[in-house]
Order: sequence, then structure tokens, then C-alpha cells
Amino acid sequence: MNDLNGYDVEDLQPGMNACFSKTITEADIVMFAGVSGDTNAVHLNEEFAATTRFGARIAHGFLTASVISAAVANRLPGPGTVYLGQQLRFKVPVKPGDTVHAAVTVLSVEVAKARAVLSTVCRVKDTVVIEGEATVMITSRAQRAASELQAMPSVA
Ligand SMILES: C/C=C/C(=O)SCCNC(=O)CCNC(=O)[C@H](O)C(C)(C)COP(=O)(O)OP(=O)(O)OC[C@H]1O[C@@H](n2cnc3c(N)ncnc32)[C@H](O)[C@@H]1OP(=O)(O)O
Repeated sequence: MNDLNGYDVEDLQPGMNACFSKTITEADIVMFAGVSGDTNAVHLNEEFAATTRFGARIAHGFLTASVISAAVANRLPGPGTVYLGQQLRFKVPVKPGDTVHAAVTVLSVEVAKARAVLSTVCRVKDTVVIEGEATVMITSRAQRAASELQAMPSVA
């Protein structure tokens, strides 16, 4: 664990898993449109959305995907983790009011590079709405020790 209670890369093992859940509210969709600038009518305009194959407004895909980011940042590997990549497949639309459960599972760990690959799956009830994989950089005890050594004043 690092100072912020995130796992160090040395602590990670394939198969470790964690979940973070969040309900995607109307307010989230409106605020995400504002924050991102993505004002796509399929998210905001009920009349337009009713004419689409979804029949009603749906959440931004990247809003739903952000629950994965929360799972990675808050749960596993936790605080200090840095995203290197995230693959996403949007399988089923998420509607306002749906609760998204983001499950992350460690697939592989590369201790020397302080990297890991995680399976990232979002479900609403039992339905998979997003699946993909994340590549992340993780804090490392070895790197912390090396930096602390470098910071020490040298004795002549
Ligand atoms: C600009 C930003 C906008 C947004 O954020 S929109 C919000 C995020 N997106 C979503 O919520 C979409 C969620 N996904 C869905 O609702 C469904 O998924 C679709 C409506 C897209 C497709 O459903 P169906 O018609 O039942 O698809 P099928 O019969 O399973 O597949 C038809 C072809 O489409 C490919 N496909 C389906 N989903 C995906 C995907 N997520 N990524 C890549 N390809 C996909 C399949 O493979 C197949 O292709 P082949 O005909 O060649 O076999």
C-alpha cells in the first residue's frame, strides 16, 4: 500500500478484483454535457431520442465509462494509479436512473515496469453494458525506495 492506501504494484496478483457502483442520474447527464461539451441530442433531447432505436434518452458512453475510472482510482489498484489506456465496447445503452456496477479484475502484472492490465466490466443489474480492458501504471515500493535514496544528501 502507498501513503494514500492504494496498492503498490508489488501487492497485485492476477485475479484480485473490486467493484464501484454509481447511479447515473438526470443531473449527471446534464452536468456531463456541460463539463465535456458533448450536447448530443440522444442524451439531452427527449423528442429526438424518442425517434431513435433506443426510444428514450441514454447516458453518454464516456459518463458510464467514468465509473470504471472511479473503480480503478478508488478501489483497485486505488489512489495513485495512472491510466495508460482503456479499451471500451458499449454493448447496451444506460438510461437515466440506472445503477452501474463497474467491476475491475487484475489480468496481468508487470512489476519491473509498474504496470498492470485489468478487465473492466460495467453491469446494470445482470446485463453487461460495457466491457473492455485498462492498462494502468501503479505506485511501486521499489521506485519509492530508489527516489528516497536519490533524495538523501551524499556523505563525502
Ligand atoms: C458520440 C457519443 C455517443 C454516445 O456516447 S452513445 C452512448 C454509448 N453507446 C451506447 O450506449 C450503445 C450501446 N450499444 C447498443 O445499444 C448495441 O450494441 C447496438 C445498438 C450498438 C447494436 O445492437 P444490435 O443491433 O443488437 O447489435 P448486434 O446484432 O449484436 O451486432 C450488430 C453488429 O454490430 C457489431 N457491434 C455491436 N455492438 C458493438 C460494439 N459495442 N462494438 C463494436 N461492434 C459492435 C456486432 O459485432 C455486429 O457486427 P457484425 O454484423 O459484423 O457481426
